[in-house]
Amino acid sequence: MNGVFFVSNFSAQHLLIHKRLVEQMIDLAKITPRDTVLDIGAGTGAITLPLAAKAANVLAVENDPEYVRKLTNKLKDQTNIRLKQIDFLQLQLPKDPFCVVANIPYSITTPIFAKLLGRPAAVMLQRAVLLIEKGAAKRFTAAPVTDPRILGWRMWYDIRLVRTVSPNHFSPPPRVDSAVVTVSRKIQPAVPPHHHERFFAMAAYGLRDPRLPFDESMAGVFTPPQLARLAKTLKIDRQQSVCLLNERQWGELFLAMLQHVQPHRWPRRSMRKQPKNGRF
Ligand SMILES: C[S@@+](CC[C@H](N)C(=O)[O-])C[C@H]1O[C@@H](n2cnc3c(N)ncnc32)[C@H](O)[C@@H]1O
Repeated sequence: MNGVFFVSNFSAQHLLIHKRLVEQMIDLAKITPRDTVLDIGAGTGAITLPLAAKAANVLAVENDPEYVRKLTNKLKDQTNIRLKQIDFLQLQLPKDPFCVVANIPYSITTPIFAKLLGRPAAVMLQRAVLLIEKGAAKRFTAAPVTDPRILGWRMWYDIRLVRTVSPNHFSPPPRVDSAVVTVSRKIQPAVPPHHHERFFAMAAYGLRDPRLPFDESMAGVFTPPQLARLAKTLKIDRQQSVCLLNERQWGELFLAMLQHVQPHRWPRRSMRKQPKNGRF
């Protein structure tokens, strides 16, 4: 390993030591003096302090008391940074629109995304630039989308993998490659945000086996003539795997369900795994 000491660090305290990367992340987030910005896992302030120079307000969240103590000392002359010692997953998010720029704790990547992107009608996230594990970045941006939760995020947010970041940008270096991802709220989503729960229920049902042909996957919701008409409207082959639908096609399918299918046939969100044959 060329003498580099790689650390698997349980609380994910891999601090950023590359100033240029911090600047690049803040530039990508297009932070303006009107923005409220969250730094999730502020550590010793590698992102917090440069962010405060661009934003109206920064809310820095950190759960390690030792880092909070160190950062509090650094923030003495800062008037636009609020530092909160709390587990981010317990934080009440701002009610007004906000952005995020952060090098997040990788161990809670999916819960962080779910908190930020999973309730688009209630959570006013506008843009985020996040440093995350490269494997997660690839999963969240992959096509086709086979995971209903990721599809749910991508109906309301564009998620892009911008660049890979090698372990030597951190101290101590993590074992894995990282990536910068940008997240931006869609201006004209295919489905209004207040339908998120209902959309997710349909996506979870439709993607219970992502390789199923479109026809078979949706047979519990639409009648055969409706499926034939939908395949024409969506310009798809009825035999193609349902996971090949793009976000726009999923949106059209959902709106068609609201308009033409009796509510008792709409899939319900279930905590139990859907049965293999998809009937419910
Ligand atoms: C990858 S480090 C980033 C630190 C700093 N932002 C930087 O870039 O140098 C992640 C930080 O998140 C903190 N952290 C871990 N779990 C957390 C949680 N549940 N809530 C808030 N902070 C957390 C860790 O203590 C650590 O400081």
